Amino acid sequence: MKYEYVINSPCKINLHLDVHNKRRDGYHNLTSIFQLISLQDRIYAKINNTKTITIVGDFDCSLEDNLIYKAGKKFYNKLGIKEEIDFCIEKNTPSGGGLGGGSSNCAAALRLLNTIYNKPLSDKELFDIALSLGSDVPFFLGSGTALVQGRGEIVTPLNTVKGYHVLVVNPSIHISTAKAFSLLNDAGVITENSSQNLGCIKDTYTQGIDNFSNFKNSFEIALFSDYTFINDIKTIMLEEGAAMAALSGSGSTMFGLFKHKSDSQRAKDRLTENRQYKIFIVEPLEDFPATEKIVF
Ligand SMILES: C[C@](O)(CO)[C@H](O)COP(=O)(O)OP(=O)(O)OC[C@H]1O[C@@H](n2ccc(N)nc2=O)[C@H](O)[C@@H]1O
Ligand SMILES: Nc1ncnc2c1ncn2[C@@H]1O[C@H](COP(=O)(O)OP(=O)(O)OP(=O)(O)O)[C@@H](O)[C@H]1O
Repeated sequence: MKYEYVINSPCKINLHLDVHNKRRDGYHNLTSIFQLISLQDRIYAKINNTKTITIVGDFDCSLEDNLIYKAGKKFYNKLGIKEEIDFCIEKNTPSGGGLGGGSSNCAAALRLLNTIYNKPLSDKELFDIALSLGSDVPFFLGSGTALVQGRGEIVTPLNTVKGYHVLVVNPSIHISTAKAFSLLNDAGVITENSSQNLGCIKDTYTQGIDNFSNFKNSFEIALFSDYTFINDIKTIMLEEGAAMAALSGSGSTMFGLFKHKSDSQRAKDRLTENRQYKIFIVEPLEDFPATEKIVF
């Protein structure tokens, strides 16, 4: 099939992720720094005449549960027109690994549809659809680096720190986000949502993140004893010269930031000994890529 449009759908790492109180709506407040990375899926699309949304791709969920499908449904519903789109996804990112791959696909589909139809929905309307589909989705409608607060709905752009290579290691272990949050509550690692804590993180970031000592991931502390890979992978990354190594989101993917690509390559070589691990060396991205029209 010939597709007419394509958009890249990059995933994210959480440079910092501090989980606070559980809210009345059941979600937790967060203070997090999200960074887009060049590990990305590719979403192809073309308008059809079958009054449906179809998706071709390698997914572990049903069509109706696919966040791309849900995004399409809400978009067409808001426009008040019949659905008419075929999607094909080249999936390069590991699913369910704390990299927000599904959330990114969801936002990419919204961006793509809004471009195809000449921007009928405002930024606010896209944002509302995004938040209704997942806490991480609004971030993927914005810039490459952001301070993310609330349950994910308060997104403040930050400058992207340059000069690091990102080693991403997915150990092929699925940790459900809801389960990770409940383990975190059991472990008692919830911190106060204070302006002092926030100021500290903002200062660390804006003054140059060569000093990562204030950055952490609350899930890492909660999951540490049950999942030994966290310590194993982290140790190897730090031994090979990573400036920082941490869990992304609620896991199970780990990442390391390296000043020198050769160091990240050495860490990769050592970690490759474990055949279960999917390993990538990628770069931080400053912006979400735009939709492209495919020229034949
Ligand atoms: C932990 C992170 O990966 C950090 O990037 C995200 O906040 C998770 O975001 P997400 O995957 O988009 O999560 P959602 O699909 O909105 O929620 C899945 C489940 O995670 C829990 N959840 C999620 C986000 C949040 N701020 N508080 C929560 O308690 C809730 O139990 C929720 O039912
Ligand atoms: N387009 C999609 N791509 C991948 N997974 C999807 C998609 N739509 C729905 N899902 C479902 O969402 C689950 C989680 O996938 P995802 O890659 O977003 O996890 P994650 O990186 O842990 O997300 P987060 O960090 O947002 O919690 C998958 O196992 C899959 O069943």
